[in-house]
Amino acid sequence: MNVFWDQFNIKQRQAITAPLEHMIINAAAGTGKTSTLAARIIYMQTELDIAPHSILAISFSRTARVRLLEKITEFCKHLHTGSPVKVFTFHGLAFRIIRMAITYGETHLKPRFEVMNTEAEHNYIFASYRDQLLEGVAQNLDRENAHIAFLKIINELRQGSDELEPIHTHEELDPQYAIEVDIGLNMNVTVSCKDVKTVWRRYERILKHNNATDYNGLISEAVRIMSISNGETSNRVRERLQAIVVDEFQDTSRAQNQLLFSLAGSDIAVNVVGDPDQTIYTFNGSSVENMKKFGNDALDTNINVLPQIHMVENYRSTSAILDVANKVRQTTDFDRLLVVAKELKHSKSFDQTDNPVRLVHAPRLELAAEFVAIEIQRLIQEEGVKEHEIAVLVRKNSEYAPQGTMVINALRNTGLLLNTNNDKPLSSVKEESDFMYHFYQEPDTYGKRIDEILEASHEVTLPKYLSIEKFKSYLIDALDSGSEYCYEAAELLYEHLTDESSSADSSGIQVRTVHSAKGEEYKIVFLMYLGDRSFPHGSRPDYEEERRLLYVGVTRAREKLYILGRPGIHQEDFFSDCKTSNSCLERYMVTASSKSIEDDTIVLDSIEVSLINRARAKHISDKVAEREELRQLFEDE
Ligand SMILES: Nc1ncnc2c1ncn2[C@@H]1O[C@H](COP(=O)(O)OP(=O)(O)OP(=O)(O)O)[C@@H](O)[C@H]1O
Repeated sequence: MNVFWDQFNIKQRQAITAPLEHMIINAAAGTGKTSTLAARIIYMQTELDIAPHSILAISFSRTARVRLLEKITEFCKHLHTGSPVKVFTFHGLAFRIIRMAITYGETHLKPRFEVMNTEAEHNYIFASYRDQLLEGVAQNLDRENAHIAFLKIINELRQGSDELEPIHTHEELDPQYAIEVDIGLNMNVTVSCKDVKTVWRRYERILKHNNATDYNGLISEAVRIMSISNGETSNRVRERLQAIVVDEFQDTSRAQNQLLFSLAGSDIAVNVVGDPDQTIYTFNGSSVENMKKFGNDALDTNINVLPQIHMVENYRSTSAILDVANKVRQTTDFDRLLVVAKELKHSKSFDQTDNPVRLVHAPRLELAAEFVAIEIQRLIQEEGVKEHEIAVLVRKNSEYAPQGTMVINALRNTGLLLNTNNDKPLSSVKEESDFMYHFYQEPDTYGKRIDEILEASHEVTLPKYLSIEKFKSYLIDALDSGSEYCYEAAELLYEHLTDESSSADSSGIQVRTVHSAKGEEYKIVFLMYLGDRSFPHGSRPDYEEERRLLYVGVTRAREKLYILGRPGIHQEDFFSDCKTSNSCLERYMVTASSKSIEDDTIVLDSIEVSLINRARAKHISDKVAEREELRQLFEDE
């Protein structure tokens, strides 16, 4: 047993073996937050005698949930003791609380209530109500803009922010102020709180009429339910609970933080771990204030707050990668630099001194994508790297910023094995999941055991697109992930349907956004596309958030990091910011499709300024190479 704890460093051990009190671990990227949290959960069970069902873990996304459970399971196997615990996302937890409150008559929502997750769903339901919602308010605004503005304000007020505590219902809003909100496309509009109050009241009424809530409304309603004094739901939820642990705490909103402490009440210990430098969802309400105010928020409870624990020893990346991370990291109130952990072990073939971070200046996105494809091919063929060890992380993949799509297309041309969401027939998967979600929630099935349904699966009427085999495989998956009853499967599926990060499947080359790669690590990372409007993204970027996103991207790499882009001119120059003494600058200006003489001339011109180009396309026309040799000959003379 002792040997097991010995694998952790002093700070990690301090966190793992702390007494059962409130604790905040403020730890930088790759310092072992997930491992420490998993070990802490096992320690609570084995040394502090806390039953697994008395520990509740909360993680930020479904992927993070899977990672935490994997780590716990790995440690349990190693120790031959301890068990996995329930891990929820905040929204999944709120969903469960509301479900319970329905049983006790402590919410206006009824069984099978709808949660509007997407903007499309939202617009669909509200299109017919818009006039009613906006009647007589903000007459100076176009109706479409007014609609966006009011809903955005209501959302932001419920989430809370660094400056403002959450406001959960229209009744709490003071009508004497005005609020300014950014509604996109460089437009800010100001509306009076009196109007917000009116629209919000109508909005609540419409939702109630439809037996629906929206995504953030889930949290607000759960906070309200947990605050009912001596409420049956809160008593039931807190029953037997002794500890709540939270991963990725830096990305919780003020409202989620409120839910956390209302859940904890006065005598349940809260242990949180987070990295303020990785706060990347402020647009969605995450507030780093939660980390700063942890001690304060815990003051009203009967439990002591332990001194904050800091971790900076990084077990993931090489010093060259950490140099870049430390350079791009902005100074926050939590000042610290990442250091390489002494015990860091890399693969046998890896030589640290020979592996600087490669900054590849590709003037256009297409060139960057081409470089990535060619270099990946080389890594696999010449260095024996496996496809699943490589990730291409893009800032954005949309119609206007098709960074992922370009890389995927370039990679497809090489015939390499890919792992992207785009590779899955998303619509049919969504259709099936939606069916299962509603099936689990049917009044007749909701309280039933999944294994009973499995046995009688031939009796279930299925839609055309879902075969009996597939239906059974959904049920088996639900059983495998720890659900016993249909309502538990519904909760898990709900998290799955609302999770924007991609699946935890780790085969093939990963092409994903930096946001969705949070918490993950890869041997080799290509990060792109740095440059004006691209990364930092948009015409009026939130530079601090973008910089944190860059930091998250950089710190996903273990052994090799390629950063692709071009120097910024009109915006902060993230590309040049990545230069360190341990990074090498290259230019990639050769396109493999440059075949005509005219193009060759352009290519030659670019080679003139090219510094290194190790990954040059094999199929660049021989003519270009010949002419380059000739030109160099002349130069030498
Ligand atoms: N004491 C340790 N000794 C050796 N390896 C460790 C130790 N602690 C953590 N690691 C390894 O370091 C890597 C990073 O750990 P982990 O993913 O838990 O970090 P993290 O702090 O959650 O990272 P991030 O915030 O960047 O997602 C993992 O590969 C993990 O196995």
